[in-house]
Amino acid sequence: MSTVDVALSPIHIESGFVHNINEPIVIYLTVAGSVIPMCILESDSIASVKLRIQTCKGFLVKKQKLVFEGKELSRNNSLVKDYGVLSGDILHLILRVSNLLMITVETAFKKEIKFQVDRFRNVRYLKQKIAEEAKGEAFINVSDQEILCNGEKLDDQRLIDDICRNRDAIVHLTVQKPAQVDKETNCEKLPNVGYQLQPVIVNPNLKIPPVIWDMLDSASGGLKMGKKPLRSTEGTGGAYFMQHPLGNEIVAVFKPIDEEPLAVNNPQGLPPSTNGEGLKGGTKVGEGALREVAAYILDHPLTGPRTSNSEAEKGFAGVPPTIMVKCLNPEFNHPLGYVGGLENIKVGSLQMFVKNCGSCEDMGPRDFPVKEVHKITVFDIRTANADRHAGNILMNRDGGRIMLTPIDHGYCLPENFKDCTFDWLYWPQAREPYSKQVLNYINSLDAEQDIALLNSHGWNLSLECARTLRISTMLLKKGAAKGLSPFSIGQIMCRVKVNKESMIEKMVQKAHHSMLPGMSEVTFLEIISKIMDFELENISV
Ligand SMILES: Nc1ncnc2c1ncn2[C@@H]1O[C@H](COP(=O)(O)OP(=O)(O)OP(=O)(O)O)[C@@H](O)[C@H]1O
Repeated sequence: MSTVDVALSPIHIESGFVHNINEPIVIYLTVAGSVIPMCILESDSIASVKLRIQTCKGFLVKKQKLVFEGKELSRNNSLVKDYGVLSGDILHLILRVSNLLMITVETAFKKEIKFQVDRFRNVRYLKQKIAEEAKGEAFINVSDQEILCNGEKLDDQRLIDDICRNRDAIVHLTVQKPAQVDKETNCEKLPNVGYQLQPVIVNPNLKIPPVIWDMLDSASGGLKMGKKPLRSTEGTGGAYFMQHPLGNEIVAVFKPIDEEPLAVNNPQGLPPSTNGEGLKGGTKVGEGALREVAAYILDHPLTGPRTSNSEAEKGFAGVPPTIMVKCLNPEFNHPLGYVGGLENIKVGSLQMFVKNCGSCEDMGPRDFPVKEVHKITVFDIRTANADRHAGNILMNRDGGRIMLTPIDHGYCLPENFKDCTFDWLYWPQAREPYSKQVLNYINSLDAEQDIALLNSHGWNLSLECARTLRISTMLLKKGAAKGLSPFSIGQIMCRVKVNKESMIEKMVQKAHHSMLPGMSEVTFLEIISKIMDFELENISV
């Protein structure tokens, strides 16, 4: 660094020391069990640190998640110093590894074909790919193919992931014409693994909707048939894909509470939380599954909260059906060993698997229909979602139309608004006004009814979480009634910089300062309502 650089760089004077935030500092990155020292500047943004990691280590920026002292460094435009990272500190790097595997197929004629296959496709799908790729070869028909891996003949239903013990390895397969086999003696023996999957029922008066029973039946049937839960390579917590009894599709995603980020049995190696707080401010470790289930319960259909007549109806935002379950299986993370007893039973959320062609992270937002984006904005504002990044919105195509499905709601309804983040804020659709239909839906929302509904399902919201739901619903309703776009309302809830409070946080603080000892929650909400009206006056439509 030249003298001129030093003269121009910002300085902090603390107790006589001149602290230059443009001096390099060394931090340590832990990733997959190894520690990598790295030179950065305190004045670097999180985005530029991620870019450095990409340049030095080859991990794509959008696949990186950085965690420091139990908190995710999620705001890319904030600076390293804003998060309080100092020289010698340890940052945990979590990689969101793709589910795609490179497969190398070696044919009987020594021809090699390489292609990428989703690890959750089965061998039959692989045969179809080979038939497409190897036109003109003798094994063009799927039925003519026999695939061997390390000398073992692979059953059509077998998952690619199951074959690839070493998760990111290139797999060599041999394709040959099938020998005549005696079907009687060639039956596959089912592996003898323990299985058990049951819903957690807290209120026997509430009926489990048929759509959830179907999911439970399929996932439980899969376990009985020896189809192993497959741990997702993505995500900061343990998430397991539960297979259909035929092993040809995924039916649900199970997230055990003891494997959540910062929980004791987290399989990603994140150190356990020291104060019980989760990865996002205002959440607790071990409550992610409750929040996942709450998200489904609160996602009312357009006609209003589900009743016994409308229990199968899809929610307005389309949160996949989710329920709390108990499950026993050796494939889950059991660091203390697996004996198949009560101590190995895991409790967590089971969510219906939604077929998709990727997430919103995989393409620019331009072509997303306004209606699809708006339904998610309503849900996120209402629940003050602290984890709405584009990777948590699955994408699908119905004909030419793009459909969006929101997932991963383990950080909704936090106790405060500190970590609210909405990736959609910067999408063009968020600047469009809500339609009449959406406005009617927003108008029908009732936070008190929602709190009572969660209570009936066994989640007695803490005063702070209930307050979040009340204030968020209030803001959504007032903002929408005033004709504000999702962008204008969302902006009130999100911090622009990590250390700069959002408008909603300032409103809450102001209301706290106006409170006198002994005043009730109702009075607090009346005060907030008045402050909100005043602040919204100054926001133009
Ligand atoms: N209901 C679902 N249907 C289809 N895929 C799902 C569903 N829920 C989760 N997934 C997929 O499972 C994987 C792990 O999910 P999880 O939500 O834990 O990951 P994540 O979004 O990467 O998490 P995090 O934001 O904590 O890093 C992701 O690839 C996600 O797309």
